[in-house]
Amino acid sequence: MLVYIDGKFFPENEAKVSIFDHGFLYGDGVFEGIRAYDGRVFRLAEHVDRLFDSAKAIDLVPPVTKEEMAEIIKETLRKNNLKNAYIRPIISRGVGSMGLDPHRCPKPTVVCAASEWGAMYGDLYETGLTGVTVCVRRNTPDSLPPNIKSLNYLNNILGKIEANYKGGDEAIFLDRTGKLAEGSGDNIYLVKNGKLYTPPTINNLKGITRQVLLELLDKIGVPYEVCELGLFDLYTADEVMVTGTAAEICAITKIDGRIVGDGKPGSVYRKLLPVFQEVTRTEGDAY
Ligand SMILES: Cc1ncc(COP(=O)(O)O)c(CNc2cccc(C(=O)O)c2)c1O
Repeated sequence: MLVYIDGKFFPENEAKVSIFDHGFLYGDGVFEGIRAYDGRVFRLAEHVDRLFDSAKAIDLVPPVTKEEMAEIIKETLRKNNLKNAYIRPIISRGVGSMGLDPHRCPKPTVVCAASEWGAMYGDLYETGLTGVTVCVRRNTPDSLPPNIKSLNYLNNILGKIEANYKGGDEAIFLDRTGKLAEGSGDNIYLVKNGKLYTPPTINNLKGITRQVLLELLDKIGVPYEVCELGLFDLYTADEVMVTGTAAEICAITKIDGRIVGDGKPGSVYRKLLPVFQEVTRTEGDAY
């Protein structure tokens, strides 16, 4: 695999950044997770916009324009001859002396890697995931806003560690007030009496797949509401599902030992999946 680093492509075994890069030293940087389907990058502009919003939120001025970033992403896919891929663009604060002041870093680092990527959860799309709520709370908006897709994923990873030892496929986070937030790497939705519900994005990442799903609901005639939700809503839902660029759309059929609905992916999920697959396989920027 060839990896882009600051204007050049390197074989993956030579793709190195300095240990004095503050992205490595302090997690001081931002990233995106993007997919390409059949030679088209899905929602490229939206991902680049979010990457630049995340950078703005941490007062990091990217050394490339949005157009240049989009071209780097497409060039990385072309160089690796990838048609179906997961793409990881990263912009870090860059190399600087020890000490966390960003002023120590004169120039941000830009990286882009991509690899062949299929279905994240394999055959669990058929059976549904097992979700477990975790004690770790999602970052609060006034500490490290969950809307920033930063290189600081330890909050998410701590939840994932807890889900692993509890035997869950996915961690379900509440926020510090006990309201439903999201999964470790995906947004979450409930269905009750034919209507879909999802939390506002104050306590979760503004998911691009979430945006696609909400657009598709209008298409398939399923009403939805963005509102605060809690454990009771989670435990009494007829359906639960998660979305993310990596996860795509996946049902959760068991939560904290409780069977969701009849224990199988529900009717709204089954209506959504084919239209989501249609959109991801027909839209996008060719490269
Ligand atoms: C915390 C979080 N919430 C929601 C999403 C879904 O957002 P999009 O619909 O825009 O992708 C994400 C993104 N999901 C994500 C990002 C990076 C890596 C992995 C992984 O599982 O390796 C997952 C995420 O990291």
